[in-house]
Amino acid sequence: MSGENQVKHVAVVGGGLVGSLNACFFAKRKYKVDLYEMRDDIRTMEIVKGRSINLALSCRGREALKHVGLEDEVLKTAIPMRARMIHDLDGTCHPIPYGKSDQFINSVDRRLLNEVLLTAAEKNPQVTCHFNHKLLKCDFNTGELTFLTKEGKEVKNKVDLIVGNDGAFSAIRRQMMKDTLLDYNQEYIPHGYMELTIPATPSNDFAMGVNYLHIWPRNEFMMIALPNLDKSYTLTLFMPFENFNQIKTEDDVMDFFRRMFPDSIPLIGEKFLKEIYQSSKALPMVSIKCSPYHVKDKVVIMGDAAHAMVPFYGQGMNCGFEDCIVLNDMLDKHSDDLELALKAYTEHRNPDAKAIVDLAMYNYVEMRKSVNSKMFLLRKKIDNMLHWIFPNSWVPLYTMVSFSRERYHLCIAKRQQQDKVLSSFIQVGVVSLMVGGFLLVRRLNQTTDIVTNLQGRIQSLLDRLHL
Ligand SMILES: Cc1cc2nc3c(=O)[nH]c(=O)nc-3n(C[C@H](O)[C@H](O)[C@H](O)COP(=O)(O)OP(=O)(O)OC[C@H]3O[C@@H](n4cnc5c(N)ncnc54)[C@H](O)[C@@H]3O)c2cc1C
Ligand SMILES: Cc1cnn(-c2ccc(OCc3ccccc3)c(C(=O)O)c2)c1-c1ccc(Cl)c(F)c1
Repeated sequence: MSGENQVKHVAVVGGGLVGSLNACFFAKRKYKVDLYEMRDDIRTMEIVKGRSINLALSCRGREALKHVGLEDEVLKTAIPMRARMIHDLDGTCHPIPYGKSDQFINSVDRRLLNEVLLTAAEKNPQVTCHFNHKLLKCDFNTGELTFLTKEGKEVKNKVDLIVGNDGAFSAIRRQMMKDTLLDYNQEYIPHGYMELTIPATPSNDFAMGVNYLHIWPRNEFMMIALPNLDKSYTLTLFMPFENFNQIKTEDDVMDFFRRMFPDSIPLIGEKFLKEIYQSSKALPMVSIKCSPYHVKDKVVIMGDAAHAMVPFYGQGMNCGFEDCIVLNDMLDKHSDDLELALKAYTEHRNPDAKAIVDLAMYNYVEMRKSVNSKMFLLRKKIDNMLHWIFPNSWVPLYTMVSFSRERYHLCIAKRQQQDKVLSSFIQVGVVSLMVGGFLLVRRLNQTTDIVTNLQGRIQSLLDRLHL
């Protein structure tokens, strides 16, 4: 514990993506940092199970990495995805650019990213990493934490600030639910996800176009592929658990993929597809919103611990990384007065985090309800065309979310404003067409009257001339 002007002591609980980055942020503020992770040091582990192999890193996450001088290092091992590649049922592929040449998302290896962040945190003399330390409980008044080690020992520590970066099933958030007035909402969706792999070709090349986010939109079923450095792709299949459960045999797997994703079969390889599908398990996806994120001047939760979201916008990590920027800004603004900074953090971040959690769920519903490849293409082409015609007044929602640091809740507000303008524009257009049509018909009628009148006059002239 420290006095007013002494070095503040923070415990970051959770050495995943957000916790390891947060440790770098606090180290940059010259805090004493204890980073606690319940798993073993992933840098020493053979494989790290149960995590998406790669992720899409976009603007918000890059800005956070830049703040601690890690953006270039991470981008060195990232693969830019400059467009979506939409796969039709007949195997035809359609690229749709994300925008201008500097607007692309990045496929990054989750484990590599976590390792870079842990190594960067550990390099700071004021940071100590404690692996195999599982948080059991913490005291929100005294700042005391109790951990269980691999050897079954209980270890305690007392700090000025407890930061909960312990993920969607956070122990710290669970305790906040017990000990404080935490509003909490959680929703599991009926879909699960399973990761498969498209290996590199025998000539050790990518089996598909490399700088793309490959998407197979099939309404209820969706599949995506992000490229890896070893020239493989990580495929993520999103499907209702009830469908996963109906696919029991190798023949079931092949029938399903022949019906839904025929072009992917030669890429994955029939033998590999059968093996990996049978050995993999579909995992759940949960959406979590809560408020507030803090307790007095003692505790704050960030990342998935505060706002887990379904992965249909590719923003969970980007949002958690941006959390680190926002808290850092609030500590700057309030000169490290923890009580003021934490309160300001919740007030600023809560509406934005809830907005992106809702947006991700909206995408899930939207894509599942009405988006096959034709519809996906159409919507994106309309988006890009309107943006080309009205570059400053029509910005696609995906562009605002992925290629700007516009506050998430303002992205929605701006989109709603755009929709209003567009729908009134369409209404005006429709009305103009109707009025135009009416005037045209009236003009035609008038012309018809004139012609009829003329015909009458000519006929009477002819009569007089007895012709
Ligand atoms: C299929 C899928 C695809 C995704 N794709 C993307 C994407 O493309 N782009 C994107 O931005 N996001 C994506 N995400 C979301 C992203 O994975 C998460 O938002 C991100 O990992 C959250 O990081 P975190 O550090 O908050 O939590 P986590 O990554 O879950 O880390 C929490 C850490 O805390 C540790 N821990 C837990 N409990 C304790 C305890 N009691 N004591 C000590 N340590 C503890 C855990 O071991 C873990 O290391 C995806 C998620 C999924 C599931
Ligand atoms: C990992 C990652 C990074 N970004 N995105 C993403 C998300 C949504 C998108 O469009 C929404 C939309 C398209 C068509 C109609 C409505 C909404 C786009 C896009 O515009 O390319 C890209 C994903 C992703 C994650 C899961 C699935 Cl299932 C998926 F398809 C993509």
